Amino acid sequence: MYKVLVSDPISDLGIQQLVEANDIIVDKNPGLTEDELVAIIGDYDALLVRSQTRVTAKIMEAGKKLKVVGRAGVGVDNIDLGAATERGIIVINAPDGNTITTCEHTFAMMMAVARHIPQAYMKTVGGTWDRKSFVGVELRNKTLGVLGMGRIGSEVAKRAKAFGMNIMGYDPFMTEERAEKIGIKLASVDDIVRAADFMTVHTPLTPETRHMIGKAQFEVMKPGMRIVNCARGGIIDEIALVEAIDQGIVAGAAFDVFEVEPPAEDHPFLKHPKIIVTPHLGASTIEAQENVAIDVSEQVLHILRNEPFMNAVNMPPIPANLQSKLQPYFTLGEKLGSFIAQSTEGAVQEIIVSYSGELAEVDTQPLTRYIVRGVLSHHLGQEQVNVVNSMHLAKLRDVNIVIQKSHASKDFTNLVTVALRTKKEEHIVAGTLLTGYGPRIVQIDKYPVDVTPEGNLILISHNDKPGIIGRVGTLLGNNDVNIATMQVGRQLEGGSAIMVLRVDKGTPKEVLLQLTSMPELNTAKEIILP
Ligand SMILES: NC(=O)C1=CN([C@@H]2O[C@H](COP(=O)(O)OP(=O)(O)OC[C@H]3O[C@@H](n4cnc5c(N)ncnc54)[C@H](O)[C@@H]3O)[C@@H](O)[C@H]2O)C=CC1
Ligand SMILES: O=C(O)CCC(=O)C(=O)O
Repeated sequence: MYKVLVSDPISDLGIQQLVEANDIIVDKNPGLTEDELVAIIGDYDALLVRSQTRVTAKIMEAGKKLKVVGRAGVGVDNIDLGAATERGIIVINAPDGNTITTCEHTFAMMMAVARHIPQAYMKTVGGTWDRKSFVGVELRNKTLGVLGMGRIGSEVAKRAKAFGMNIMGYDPFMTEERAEKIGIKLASVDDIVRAADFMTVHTPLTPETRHMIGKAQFEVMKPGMRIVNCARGGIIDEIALVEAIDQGIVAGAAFDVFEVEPPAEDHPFLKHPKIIVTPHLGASTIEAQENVAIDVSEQVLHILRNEPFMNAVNMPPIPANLQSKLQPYFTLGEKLGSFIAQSTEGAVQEIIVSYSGELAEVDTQPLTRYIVRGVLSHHLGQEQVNVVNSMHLAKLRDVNIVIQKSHASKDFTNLVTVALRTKKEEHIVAGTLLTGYGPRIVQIDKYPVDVTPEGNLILISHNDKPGIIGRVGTLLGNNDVNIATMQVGRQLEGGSAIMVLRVDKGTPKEVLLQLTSMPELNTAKEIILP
């Protein structure tokens, strides 16, 4: 049974699939403090949050069983990603489910600031019929600057065109071709600031975007601009904005987000007649909350069940076409890593992975993570290492990872070779997927073999002498170790050779010692593959 803690208000319908899963127990416990979370998180395999819960390093440290933190929404700035990665906790978000809702909120804010709707409402319900103070402006024929042309920014631009606005957009990933295709003008921040009548920001908050609109931009801004922020507090410098409004540069602003949420009671936005605010409601519609909760619950289920998943924030995404190519190799890669770690003695210094055949033509980074996981988990424990933290843990331990690619693969469509160099020795294992047969180890050091990488194996290196196979069989039989399959590899008759035996259960240490005391036998190692 896996336990999932939901620590923010998340749509019931959205998490229904978790509640109904017979291998999952869901506890809903919103509004906990950090200390309260620390006290209980140790029981849980997954944590589901929106933006209120701050998932700190302390919480993750206490979450000994925690495998995944799911964010029902886009921004993950409430989650300590570094701490999650260090501990191998996968962080996923639901990037698509609230795009339209947030775009529509942006529009609501833009129209509200253009027509003073909140201010007019307050006066009207207060008993004053004032039609003079609230003369607004049209959107038609105005220029809208969109900073951040991702999911939400692009939808905003699309709708703004329908309102007859001219759009200037800035995004470091935006090309002239794409701008032309969606009918906007690609511009710099500076151009937008100088030319736009309305400006809306849709970037994440990063060191680069923090205060990207500040004093310097207000100084050159087109007078009368109206500004909307439904992305993240801090992209626009709040203090500089208030000054710019008071100086008559900015005509009005509409903010859904704040540098600190909730804002302090004396925050200058809250009493300013030209600033309208909402309490981070961008994603708050029934539809969006269902969408994001459904998306994130689905991925949490996949992760807990060890199935392929999407939308991990702390590891690079695997494109769908690549996922289908690489997925079959993940298990093989991890087994090769585990095999080589168990067969090589000494402190790991270097892992050299060679991809040949078709694999040499694709981005194999995701597969490398599995191989490194296989190597490290032998030393650090299966629970400690996963594909999120395997590369990070290797780096922390100064393990050098070398990737080699060769398009030619002599005997196989694809071949994955893993060499492990330690202070003491170096060994190699290579594997492939055989159509209709599954994963196979096809080479150990210089010896060609054909071994199914599973179960309890004994890897023996010996001198190729008549009778040795029989003597090994007899010794194991006398010790009640039953041999299921056996593979022998050698290069030259009478030279050095290896034997790989699959046995039905674990081999006691003293039996391995007895094997190595046989004169023709050099080493005998037990290798256990899941
Ligand atoms: N108010 C609310 O409730 C909600 C807020 N958001 C926030 O809205 C923002 C946008 O979300 P999405 O469109 O889904 O994200 P996205 O990832 O699709 O788009 C963000 C875009 O910003 C661009 N960008 C990054 N640095 C930039 C820079 N220095 N200058 C210009 N562009 C830059 C990126 O290239 C990307 O295209 C995020 O901050 C997200 O957290 C999202 C949903 C709800
Ligand atoms: O959960 C929420 O309502 C906040 C949404 C948000 O800011 C986001 O998805 O980035």
